[in-house]
Amino acid sequence: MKLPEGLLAKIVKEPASLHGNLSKLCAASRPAAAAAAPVARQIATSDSRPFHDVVGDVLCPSGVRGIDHLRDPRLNKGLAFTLEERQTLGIHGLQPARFKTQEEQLELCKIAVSRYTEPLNKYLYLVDLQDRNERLFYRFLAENIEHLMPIVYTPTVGLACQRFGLIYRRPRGLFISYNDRGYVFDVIKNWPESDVRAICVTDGERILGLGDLGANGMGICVGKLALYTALAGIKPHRCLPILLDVGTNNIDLLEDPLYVGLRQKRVVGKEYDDFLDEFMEAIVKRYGQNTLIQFEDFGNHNAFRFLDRYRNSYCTFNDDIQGTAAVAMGGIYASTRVTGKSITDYTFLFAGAGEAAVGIADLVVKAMVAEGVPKDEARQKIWMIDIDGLLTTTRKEGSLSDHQKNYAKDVEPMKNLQEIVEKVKPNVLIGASAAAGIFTPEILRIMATNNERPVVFALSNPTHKAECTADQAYKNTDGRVVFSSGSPFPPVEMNGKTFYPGQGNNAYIFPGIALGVITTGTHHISDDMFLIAARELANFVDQSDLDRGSLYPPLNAVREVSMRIAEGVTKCAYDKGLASTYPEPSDKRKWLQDQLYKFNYESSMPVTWPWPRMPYVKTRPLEPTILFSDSK
Ligand SMILES: NC(=O)C1=CN([C@@H]2O[C@H](COP(=O)(O)OP(=O)(O)OC[C@H]3O[C@@H](n4cnc5c(N)ncnc54)[C@H](OP(=O)(O)O)[C@@H]3O)[C@@H](O)[C@H]2O)C=CC1
Ligand SMILES: CC(=O)C(=O)O
Ligand SMILES: [Mg+2]
Repeated sequence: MKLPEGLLAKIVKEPASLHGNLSKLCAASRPAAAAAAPVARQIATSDSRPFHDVVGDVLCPSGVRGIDHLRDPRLNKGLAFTLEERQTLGIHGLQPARFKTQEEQLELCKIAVSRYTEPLNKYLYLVDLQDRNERLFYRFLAENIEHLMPIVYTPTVGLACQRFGLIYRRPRGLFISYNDRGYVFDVIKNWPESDVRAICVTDGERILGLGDLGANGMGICVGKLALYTALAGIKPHRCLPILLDVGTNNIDLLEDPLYVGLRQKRVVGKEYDDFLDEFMEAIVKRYGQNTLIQFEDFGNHNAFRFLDRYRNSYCTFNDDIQGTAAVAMGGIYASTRVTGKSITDYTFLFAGAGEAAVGIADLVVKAMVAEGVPKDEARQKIWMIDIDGLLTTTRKEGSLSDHQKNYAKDVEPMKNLQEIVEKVKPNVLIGASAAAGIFTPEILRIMATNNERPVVFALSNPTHKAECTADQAYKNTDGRVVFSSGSPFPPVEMNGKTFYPGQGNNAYIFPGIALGVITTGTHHISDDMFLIAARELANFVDQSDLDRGSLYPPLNAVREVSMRIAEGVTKCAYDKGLASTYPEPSDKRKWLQDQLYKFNYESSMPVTWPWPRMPYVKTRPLEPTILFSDSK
């Protein structure tokens, strides 16, 4: 295991140069790259560690005053501090006399949340809890994911982003504005944690299906990373939400006195690209080469470009393109058990030809190719529309991206979705357009006429942007539809049967991918990992899920799904030489589990240890010291 001459010395001197040299390292020796990566992380963080009393999992007792145990959300246990802890830590008397277990506190949280009728107020309660008592917040979220995910995530998080200027209270995450260009590293240095492993970053240009929300988009990154911890047990201090504020083109926001971001139009072109490059380099410089950077809710034109530009030189993925692809593919695999067809039998029609749609289509093609279908043939089975209608080869030069061209058909242009459905006769209709209600009752009825079990996904978020509701889907197909939606819909009753539609949301995927990637120190995330994630997800769906009308496991099983995805990713990372954490663990599940966040309180008592017995206790009796001798 020998590094190329002088390379390690260069990396040690300039950690950021590992980035440029990684391919050389990989070519020279895979284990050598693996050995160098932790070195880079160590060096990158050592000179930039700020002083903080509680960093990561490490508590510096002499720097923490008694009352900090109540004020610091990472230390606070509320009334769960025991009498011994209260007295030892100097907080006795700062709280009422009552003692409560974490379980009793969880009951109180449930009562408190249920007293609010407005989802946004529930959201604010949870934000406050997160700021007050971190372990209680994450345990509450993790154990009540079915009820609370719609609050911390879609749909309520969308509303929270829209009202961000009104509800903004305390900082969570980093805001890096275009005014900071040239000094991005210095801004990142201000983040008090030195062991960040995963970043979720947005520039707020396409927040869910709500359009350009500028700096208000921070809420999405905060919500996604809350799910990293709740659904995959990734430690919160290892997660960093980042908002890149390059302005907004949303006129309403620019005129809104409550708007918290830069009051200017979006920076574009070379200036914007240079800013992104500086950001990526600064992350590597501060946190090391293998820091996971999840791109979230960027505008379409940038999302694909940045994925292509950074995927082979950074540890990055685009959740809207790749995470969504995996969750949809998981649902498609599972649907074959209901329709009795194979994925290679399906004809697909996508409403929308953006990040989500193209991402899913590309993974469907990969899945078909894995089953022996030639790539071109697979692409022919996939039809797509955007706002101008069917993607056809007759489109004006330059109007379709290279990604979209793969799905353009050599047919006459068509605009009307209903006519397109009649002509294409898809088995699977997938909406990722943010165009609410475009799956009309007529279109759903045509799907039901052409298919015994039509597959319909209305993936657009939040709820009011869905292409159709669950109710419309079941009612217009005699209950035969195999349906999923991006945001949750309530169960639908029909002819004495209750359907519980599943939530086709990338939340089933990204936490598990992230856990596998950061634990293995994967340096580049391959598309294979998303296909693996899709298969793991589909394999977890059992007959009872399908019987109740869902292509996905219940949300309270997502933690197990995340673990299986992480195991699959871990195996793939080692098999393909993408991992940099060595040696490879033999029991991968246990290895992953050992690194998870602990939701339960731990003792706050200062650690004591047996004082070592001093050597003089055991030594032979001292010889009388002869100070003066007159023996001579
Ligand atoms: N369930 C999930 O996990 C996920 C859901 N989504 C949701 O999917 C939606 C789209 O996201 P994304 O793909 O990133 O956005 P993009 O902006 O990249 O793509 C939107 C696409 O929809 C097309 N479109 C817009 N209006 C219509 C219409 N009336 N008829 C047909 N096509 C139309 C657009 O066409 P044009 O470009 O010509 O305007 C574009 O091709 C959002 O609501 C988002 O929340 C996204 C990621 C994950
Ligand atoms: C779920 C998600 O990532 C989106 O709607 O953008
Ligand atoms: Mg998204």
